[in-house]
Amino acid sequence: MIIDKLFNSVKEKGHVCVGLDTSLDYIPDWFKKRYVSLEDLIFEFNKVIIDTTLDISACYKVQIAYYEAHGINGVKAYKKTLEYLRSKNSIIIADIKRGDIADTAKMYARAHFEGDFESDFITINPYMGLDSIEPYLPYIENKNKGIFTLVRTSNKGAEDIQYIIDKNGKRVFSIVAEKINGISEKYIGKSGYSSIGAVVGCTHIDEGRELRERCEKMFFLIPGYGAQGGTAKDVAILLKNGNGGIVNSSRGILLAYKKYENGESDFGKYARQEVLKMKEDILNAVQI
Ligand SMILES: O=C(O)c1cc(=O)[nH]c(=O)n1[C@@H]1O[C@H](COP(=O)(O)O)[C@@H](O)[C@H]1O
Repeated sequence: MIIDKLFNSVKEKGHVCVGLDTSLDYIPDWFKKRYVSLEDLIFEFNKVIIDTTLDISACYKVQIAYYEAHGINGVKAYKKTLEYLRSKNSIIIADIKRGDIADTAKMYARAHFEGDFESDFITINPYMGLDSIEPYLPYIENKNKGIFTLVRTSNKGAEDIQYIIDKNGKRVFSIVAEKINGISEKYIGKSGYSSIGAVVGCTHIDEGRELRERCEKMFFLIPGYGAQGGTAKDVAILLKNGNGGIVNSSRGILLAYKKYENGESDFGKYARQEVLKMKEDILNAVQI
């Protein structure tokens, strides 16, 4: 199962998931001048980041909005980025946060688990209901694919809906976790984890503790590290025996070069430094 590949990748390379949220604003001017087409510019920037971080990153999360925003040329850069990652045998999480139902969801599954935009995992928003998950299950069962479903997100607004308490005193995110956990149990790999994982931000420690205990076999995609304020100590709570989760950082890695004088001249080197720092930071926190 694909989750076993991710588990082994974490074991071998550490917990870092590089977020390719490639905004044009993040690309240094000298690099922009080298490319005429937007497709080449975005892809070549990503290629530098991938080449300099590949051996120390568990996987890559490509946030589709940053590509869709540029229309057809952005989407071509998205496709090229996925193809390049695949050629390097790297694990791809397509951050598409889809959440529709029935035949529409089947089309999303086909769009992102096959063909031009094929990826290994996709992010799903389950708040429309469990029938929004079902169309992805055949791919998980038969095609070595996986999903990460939003459970407890990292943003401030998570509290607006995910924290609403039902008549039994349970919070919405907790109910969602329970339901997804139930489905996930049918798709457990050799690693002991399910190919249905959960997105759990590292910005709220107490809820993290509860979720880690209750969703024992769910692998966590953990956003919120770095730019959003989450620390390695917060992340460690969401891991289990040193594995069980990947930690995403997007701006923290792509913009690492800004912390250094003339850093833009070698943005790949600083991205690598940041990944190494993050990887060690998390490994140290896990060992405490
Ligand atoms: O699903 C996600 O990846 C996600 C969930 C969440 O709760 N919070 C969150 O920030 N994300 C994504 O994680 C990335 C965070 O980026 P940085 O804050 O720049 O590291 C973005 O691509 C967000 O869309």
